[in-house]
Amino acid sequence: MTTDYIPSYLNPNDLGPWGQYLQQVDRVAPHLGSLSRWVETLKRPKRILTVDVPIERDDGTIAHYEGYRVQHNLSRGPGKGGVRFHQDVTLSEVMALSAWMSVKNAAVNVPYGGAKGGIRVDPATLSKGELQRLTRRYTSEISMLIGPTKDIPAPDVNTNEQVMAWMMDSYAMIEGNLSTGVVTGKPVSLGGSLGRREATGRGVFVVGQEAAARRGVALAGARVAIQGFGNVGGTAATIFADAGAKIVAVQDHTGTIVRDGGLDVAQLHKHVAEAGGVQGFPGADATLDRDAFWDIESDILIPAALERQITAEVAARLRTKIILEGANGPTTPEADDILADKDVLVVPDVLANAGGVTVSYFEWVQDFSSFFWTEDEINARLTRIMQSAFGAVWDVAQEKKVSLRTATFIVACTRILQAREVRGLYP
Ligand SMILES: NC(=O)C1=CN([C@@H]2O[C@H](COP(=O)(O)OP(=O)(O)OC[C@H]3O[C@@H](n4cnc5c(N)ncnc54)[C@H](O)[C@@H]3O)[C@@H](O)[C@H]2O)C=CC1
Ligand SMILES: O=C(O)CCC(=O)C(=O)O
Repeated sequence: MTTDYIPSYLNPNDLGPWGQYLQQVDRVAPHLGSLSRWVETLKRPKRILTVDVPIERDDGTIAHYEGYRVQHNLSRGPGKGGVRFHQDVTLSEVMALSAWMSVKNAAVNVPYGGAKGGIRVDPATLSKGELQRLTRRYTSEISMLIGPTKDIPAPDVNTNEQVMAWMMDSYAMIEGNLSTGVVTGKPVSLGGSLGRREATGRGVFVVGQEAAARRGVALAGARVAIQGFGNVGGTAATIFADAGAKIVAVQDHTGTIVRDGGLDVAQLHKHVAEAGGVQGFPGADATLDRDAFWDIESDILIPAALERQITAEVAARLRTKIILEGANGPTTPEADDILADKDVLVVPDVLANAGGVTVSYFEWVQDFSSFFWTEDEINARLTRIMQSAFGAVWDVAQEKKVSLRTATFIVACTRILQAREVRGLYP
């Protein structure tokens, strides 16, 4: 049984990304058999913390930012999920991102629940010193929730290895010991894992290979369009180009560039490092209006930026065969239906971008054992896990005649709710 429970702290007229997640849960509920009596668990985050994060700016003024950490579900293990710094972060968004982490972690069967954090801030407006003070104050404000066996943050949009190092250090100062396992995505010099930086993009590529093989698309010469050229999109571009694909279009927050014969990805990385974005790349044929990105014909489209980019209107226009969701939540449920009608194969976020958290899991295991693996070992294990998760989801999708998204939710929510059921409720 599901209910229409709306938390009192959200706007009932616009639930935002959380509403998108709830619609996805509604689609899986009929497939959960006797576990469906627990489905309400998935619709209520276990724990939400909103914090005020004050910092002293370089000019001596005091600025306040709103921060969150949401633990959606802890049935299968400690919370796990990244921290986002972005001017559009909202509680609804962090709730949805935490729930997608629960589903993702269960889909690839790593022993974690789902959590996510964020601060509503445009980090481009802060100096490096201000960013460090913001990160440290935020870590202090959420320190009662996090810990190596409680909840383990990691990078997400606009956070990186340096931010993770500051988080780890702040937590170590509070705890009085070196707790490398409190965050993942750390620098390798501080207990980070080889391969974590590239892991999400690499995982997108692995599921891309699987999807392309099933759709009869050859990767050599395939036309690939990518939205977002950061950690996920930038790495995916490199790996797809190395496999012979043509990266025909890239869009980021600065602009949209195209080259029909394929962009030189290595040169584009250099340009982005210097210019801060793809706009102005001399190796492009043309620069397009933002909205024209969706009209570019491709074999594979990789949204790797933010949520709710592929709306119903965009889905109707798209000319592609396969969508690999590097970003979290890029496709609305209405768009999902249109894409299904158009026979576009969508590999959902909770599967396609699970490579990052999978190598975060490897990092956490390595930190606990203080024994570090080679990059080849890490990439081989990552590939095995992603291939096996894709195969299991594919089989469920075929058997139940549902989308890969619903199939992933079936696999994952079954694992979450089985754990919930067997643990029981009463103290
Ligand atoms: N970093 C990770 O390991 C993981 C990230 N993700 C998801 O992947 C997505 C991207 O994350 P990262 O690459 O880590 O972030 P990032 O901060 O490294 O890069 C974000 C990219 O998105 C672009 N972007 C921002 N706003 C845009 C807009 N309005 N239109 C077009 N492009 C825009 C930026 O210019 C940048 O290229 C997010 O949805 C994130 O949640 C998912 C799994 C793991
Ligand atoms: O590496 C992790 O722990 C989580 C990464 C993340 O935030 C995500 O998969 O969306």
